[in-house]
Amino acid sequence: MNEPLTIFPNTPAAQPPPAIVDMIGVSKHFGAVKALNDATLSIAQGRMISILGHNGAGKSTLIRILAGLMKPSSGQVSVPVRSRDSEPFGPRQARAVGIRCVFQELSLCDGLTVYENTKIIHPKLRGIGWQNKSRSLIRAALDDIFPGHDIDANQLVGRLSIGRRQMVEIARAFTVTDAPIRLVILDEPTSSLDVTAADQLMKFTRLIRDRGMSCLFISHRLREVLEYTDDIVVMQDGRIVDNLPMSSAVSESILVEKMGSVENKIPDAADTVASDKKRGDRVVDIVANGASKSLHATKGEVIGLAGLAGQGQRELLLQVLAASRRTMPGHKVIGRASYVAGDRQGEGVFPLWTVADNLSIGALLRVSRAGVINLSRERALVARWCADLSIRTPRAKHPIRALSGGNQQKVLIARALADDPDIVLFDDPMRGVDFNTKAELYGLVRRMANAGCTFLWYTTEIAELSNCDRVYVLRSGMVTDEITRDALTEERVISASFDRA
Ligand SMILES: Nc1ncnc2c1ncn2[C@@H]1O[C@H](COP(=O)(O)OP(=O)(O)OP(=O)(O)O)[C@@H](O)[C@H]1O
Repeated sequence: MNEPLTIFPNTPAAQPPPAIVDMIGVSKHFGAVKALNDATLSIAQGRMISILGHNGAGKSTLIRILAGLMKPSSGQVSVPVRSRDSEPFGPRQARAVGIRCVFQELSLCDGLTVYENTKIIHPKLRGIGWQNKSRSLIRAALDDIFPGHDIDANQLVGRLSIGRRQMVEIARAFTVTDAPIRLVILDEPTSSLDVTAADQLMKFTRLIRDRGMSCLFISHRLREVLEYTDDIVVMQDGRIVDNLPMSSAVSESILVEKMGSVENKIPDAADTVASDKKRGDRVVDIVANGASKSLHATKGEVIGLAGLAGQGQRELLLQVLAASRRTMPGHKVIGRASYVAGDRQGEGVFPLWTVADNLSIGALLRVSRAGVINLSRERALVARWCADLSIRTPRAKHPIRALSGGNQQKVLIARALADDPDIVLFDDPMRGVDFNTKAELYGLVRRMANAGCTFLWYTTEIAELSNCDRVYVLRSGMVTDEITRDALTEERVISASFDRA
């Protein structure tokens, strides 16, 4: 580990160190929407804090205010570590205090390299040789956090997979030139990371916590929350409803209950078990290629695609999509396929459109006659899917950009399912989707599969594979293992991902 990560002013041992940032009675309104309501929170030094809550609970709003990027409508934010500073709290002061933020919607510039993107957040990095300094900074941070990564600092960010982009963005937040780091805020940092990278990151956060830095993170993965955090802040409908220290008494079910408000519809185990009755012919058949095993899926099967991120899973899904529309050698795909993108900003949402337009575009033929959209049918379709997937939107014609990240993702899933496809191609679609809705979606997938729909489902969350009938593990674009549901273990997936099978 490189030493520059721990640049802290020394505090006398006798006194407890001052809080990094305090928020008192903070509210934020967007028109009639109360995104944050009377929130009070103090972030102490050397703590790992997680923020939990359903989609739209106000988590991103809270962290934007803590990072000085959004002005509260009322209430106060102060930084006791710089109590003599008279400047009002904003992005400049947040940076000077040492607050860094990594958002759900990644902010790297596609047209710049990894090291150029690093330079952007370090204005002091200039003059002769800035390129080399910037390369060294980002390489060191990547090596510290994700040892064994294969990211080249000279690569164009636009050429990196979403998982690698997320790694770069996280590593960049931990690079230091002038300002110290006291608090790193991570909004769903593991949502696009494979199991290895997610594990490396969580272990790294523990390490920096031990060195006095704080980390605040949002996650819908309760397992990592329980394993790695000191304090758990629970939000509901814009309010902080609980702030509890981690203890052995805190369990997954307690947290689910505390997040409350959304009815907990976790499907029965029986619901998630495949019904063999509807099983039929092969609808996807990809013949073996080189050392790769062949891949197939029958009608009504839920097939998982696993492996480290960027091992050809996305490409495979896109090949199946292409083969459902035209003849492709080595590929047989029977039926209409629809695709749910994992990179929702890059290839998912139409940002200037409304929620309704983003959703119904997937099922235009269903809601139109003779080329004319029947508006009442469209309204009914949108209302049905918003209710089924608990999409929180003030109205159907609301701009999609004003929805929370998880709710935007649910619109994309609804778009793909609304057209009643024969084959659904999931490219890690649960990114940002809250715990309750995920459980509802797992049940929906199984019901659709039992009715004959086939799923090819790439996921970076190993626990999610238990919803699948069979799992293919991919490495370097090749299928390295095929695992049936009853033989599925995390060890076997990891082993096949690393060529240790
Ligand atoms: N710029 C905006 N304009 C209008 N409404 C907004 C805006 N940003 C957020 N909201 C609304 O504020 C509420 C809280 O959103 P926020 O993004 O903070 O939720 P979240 O808890 O982070 O959700 P998720 O888990 O889905 O990311 C939501 O109802 C959202 O639609």
